[in-house]
Amino acid sequence: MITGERMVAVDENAAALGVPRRQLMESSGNAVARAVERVADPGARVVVVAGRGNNGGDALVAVRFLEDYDVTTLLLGRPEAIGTDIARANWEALERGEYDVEAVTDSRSLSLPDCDVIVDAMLGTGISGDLREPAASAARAINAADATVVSVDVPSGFDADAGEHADNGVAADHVVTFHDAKPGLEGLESTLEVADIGIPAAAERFAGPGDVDLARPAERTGRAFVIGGGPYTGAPALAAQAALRTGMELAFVAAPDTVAGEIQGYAEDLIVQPYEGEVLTPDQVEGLVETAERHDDVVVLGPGLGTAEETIEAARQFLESYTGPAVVDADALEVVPGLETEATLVCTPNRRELAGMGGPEAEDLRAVTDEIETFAADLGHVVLAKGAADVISDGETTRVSRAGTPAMAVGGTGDLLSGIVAGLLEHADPLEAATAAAYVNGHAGERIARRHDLGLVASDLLEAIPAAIWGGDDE
Ligand SMILES: NC(=O)C1=CN([C@@H]2O[C@H](COP(=O)(O)OP(=O)(O)OC[C@H]3O[C@@H](n4cnc5c(N)ncnc54)[C@H](O)[C@@H]3O)[C@@H](O)[C@H]2O)[C@H](O)CC1
Ligand SMILES: [K+]
Repeated sequence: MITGERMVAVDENAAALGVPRRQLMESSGNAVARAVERVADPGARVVVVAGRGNNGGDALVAVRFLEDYDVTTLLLGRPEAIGTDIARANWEALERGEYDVEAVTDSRSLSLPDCDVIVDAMLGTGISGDLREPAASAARAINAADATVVSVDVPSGFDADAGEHADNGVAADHVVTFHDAKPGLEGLESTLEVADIGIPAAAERFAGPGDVDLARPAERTGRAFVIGGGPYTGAPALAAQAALRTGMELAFVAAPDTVAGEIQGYAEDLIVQPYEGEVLTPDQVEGLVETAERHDDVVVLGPGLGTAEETIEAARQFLESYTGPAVVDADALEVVPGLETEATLVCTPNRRELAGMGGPEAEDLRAVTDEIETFAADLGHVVLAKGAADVISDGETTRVSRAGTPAMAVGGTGDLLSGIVAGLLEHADPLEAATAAAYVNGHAGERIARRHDLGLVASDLLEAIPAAIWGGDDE
């Protein structure tokens, strides 16, 4: 089962793996043609009703595989308004090939010729809201026709994210959906075929640009509250700056007053809030929870906290009473197993910390992805296990991020990652945010390693995070 928006991400990942959308469209179109062959004999009259997006594009491909049928293709709109290159290329192939094609520019003039089969390719996963004109009129005509209706990917009007069908949507007899079922499709009256269109399993397994698309912030928003520092001062500063570089509007750092000035000294952009003492202690917890609950959207607990017994106890008490989302990193991780909380936590252990939490031990985390999935399920939170490859799991779905470079095995890159996770948690579900964050961090490292190779330092990556999320040139 996959939602429409995840399908778009998988498409994008497939393209990055070298399987371009046009190739997927060719496979989709071929699957549609085979579905028509199953419901009608050669020579039968087929009318293709194509929209201006890739859903229409799939059917324009199908036409080329239906040479033994009497096919008329109606494009709803002007050819110049076709929304994607790959759909337009397939329209032009039909025009040049002198297929029977017609652009319907006035939906009032739409009259469907008598036919045996109608291919409904007006709208797929690109729909937003109920059917608008001209699709609405076309859907009425399709539903009124005495023909077998084969819908491409989803019946037009079906929302593949919400799993609901528009009241004025097409009533399909058969649906040929691609790659995986979409939620709610089984509940429709129509038969459902899930056609394999050659998307590599890796496009779902490995983090890719499609995952960044899903988690990319579209506005500057969110406040991070980094609770860190004490023995170490660089870690909380890196995590907080990374959160800002990921699009958050403010980043606060709560740290002992003995080091607060030092942390503020690293970056004007941070707002450092000192508390009494030299390390985090239980008597700070109530105030920190109250601040976090009232002012902040996400907490990053752990960078640089150190392992003093009272600090670990304070981290436990914080997580027992804080109810908002948090990224838990470094020395705070050990308190998560067995923790009673409803809060959304993303844990970012390295290999040693993962084993310390009771997770699997392994040189290469890719050898223990099932064990990490089981561990995440038992833990009840998302685990982003950091290694040469990162393994991300919520206990049901497990992803792998291969982005990054050996040069990133330097102190501080994990602190950055915790800040990036915090920034993306605002914009995607925890598994998606953690997967995208791992990919962004690795991608930023790759960009910097092109200049500094094994000499890169974590703070270099800060400037490359925006380019890894929004594109653009950080060179
Ligand atoms: N991996 C795959 O699953 C593949 C899927 N393919 C096909 O691509 C479509 C999705 O294509 P997309 O271009 O994103 O959108 P649509 O074709 O569904 O429609 C967009 C088009 O429709 C207009 N529109 C949006 N909402 C409405 C509305 N309520 N009423 C009327 N018109 C509307 C909008 O303006 C756009 O122009 C997917 O379903 C598959 O069929 C790929 O071809 C291959 C891989
Ligand atoms: K459709």
